[in-house]
Amino acid sequence: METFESLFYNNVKLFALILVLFSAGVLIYNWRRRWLYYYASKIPGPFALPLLGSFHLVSEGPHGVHKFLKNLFTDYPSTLKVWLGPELYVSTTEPEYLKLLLTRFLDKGNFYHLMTGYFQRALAAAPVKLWKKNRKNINPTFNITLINSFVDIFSKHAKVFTEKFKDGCGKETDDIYPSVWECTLDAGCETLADVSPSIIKTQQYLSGVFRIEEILMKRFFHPLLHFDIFWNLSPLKKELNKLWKQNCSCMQKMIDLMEVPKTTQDNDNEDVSTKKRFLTHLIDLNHKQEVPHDYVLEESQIMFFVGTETSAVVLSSTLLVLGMYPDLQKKIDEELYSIFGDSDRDPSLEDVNQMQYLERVIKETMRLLPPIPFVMRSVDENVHLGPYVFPKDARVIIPIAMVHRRPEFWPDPEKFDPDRFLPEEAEKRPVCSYIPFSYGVRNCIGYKYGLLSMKIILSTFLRSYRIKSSNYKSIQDMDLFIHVVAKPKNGYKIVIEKKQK
Ligand code: HEM
Repeated sequence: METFESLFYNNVKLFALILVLFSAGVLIYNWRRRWLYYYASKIPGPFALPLLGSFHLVSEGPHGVHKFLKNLFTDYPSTLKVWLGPELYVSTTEPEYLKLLLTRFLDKGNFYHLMTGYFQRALAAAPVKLWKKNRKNINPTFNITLINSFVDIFSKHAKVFTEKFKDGCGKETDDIYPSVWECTLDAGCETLADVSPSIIKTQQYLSGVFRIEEILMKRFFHPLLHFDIFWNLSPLKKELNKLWKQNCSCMQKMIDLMEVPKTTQDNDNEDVSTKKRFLTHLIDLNHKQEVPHDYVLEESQIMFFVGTETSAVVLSSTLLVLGMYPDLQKKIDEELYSIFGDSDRDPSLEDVNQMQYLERVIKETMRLLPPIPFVMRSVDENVHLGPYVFPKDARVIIPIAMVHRRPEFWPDPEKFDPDRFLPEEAEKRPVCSYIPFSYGVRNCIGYKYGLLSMKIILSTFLRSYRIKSSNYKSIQDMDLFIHVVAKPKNGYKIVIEKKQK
């Protein structure tokens, strides 16, 4: 029988052994990361607590992150670091450094590993090797000839959207965002998939996507939920799985409805890839066994999210901005009148190309309110950027919204001035001082599609209505939250009046 004394000494020995092993583990871990600490120490950044880093600064989660970034870049306007737990995040607003980072590094890193199980193969998140293959497959479905052929479809949905407001003149609208998103989603059904929008029960789809994004952001801002062991136990995961399945079945319905000729029926001499729409093309590749079915499902889900939501945010923001600054709308009216006169004909591609002032207003809106305020990259080697080194394994934040406010490139940055985008002004600025669609080969695949659709939807709406006011007095009044895309906390509400012919 063991005496109390020997039991005590054995336990002390065990405890000492665990302590030694744990300390050795910590030492080895830190020794391996010594260069990370070394290079990080040369980059300015806020105070970081041991283990937690500066997590306390993002304790408000998605609702505080915009303010957090703004404060951070006010204190460190050029290049900075921030520790979140044991992870080192580095960032810069220097266009020259951004150009190098966005050209050389295409991997988005394990920022997106939190989405694993949902969309790790889609373009927006795929690791580089897979991304290259997928982007090559999808690029032809975003060629400019195909996109330009969508003018009539965008115009049809723009008219449906415009009609919805005819009885609401003179009083404040409800949040217009769901109606705008419905419009871009309906247009997306016909342009990306060539199916009737009635396939998707729009409101149900939209609230599902909204909740999916909310849950993903909750996970991102909750350090414990980064660990699979806690995430797997969380009720949020259960809810996310259910919503994801619902969303999948929407897309599956779309795929089922699409009549795609089998490969054997294709004319081999015809370059079908330049003519087929996004989903038609993917289904065709699946029939040829070049891509698996579940990849088609995943890629189309994400394309519908990112493609329709970003445009909806920019459109809604532009409507708000027009309510804040009435002079802008006077100039847009003059431009539209010079193109259409009193006619209410649908726009042609030539008409859209003439909407230069409207395009500048949209660009200035995306400068001050970019729907995607930051993107991520990971660096797999040390990157020398002037006096700093972004060390291997650091996570790089590309702070789109903050680059757009650098006073060196944007004098009086908070002032809304569309003429910053006159060609002679734009050419004075360095590459990567304006990156709403990011930059380099991994930029936004849909930027031409987005610009065309937004010009058609806005011009159609503004030919019928004048925006008298919005629920904000200025852009500085707007407090944003980030659910993948950045939106104002108080929504988008405007007062419109019917235009007299
Ligand atoms: C209209 C406003 C839009 C804005 C401001 C915007 C912005 C962006 C940004 C910043 C990225 C991230 C790029 C990176 O990580 O470097 C991105 C990626 C992407 N966007 Fe857009 N986007 C818009 C519209 C669209 C549309 C209309 C579509 C499709 C119909 C689309 C499809 C995508 C896809 C698939 C990606 C992932 C690209 C890849 O990694 O290869 N976007 N977008």
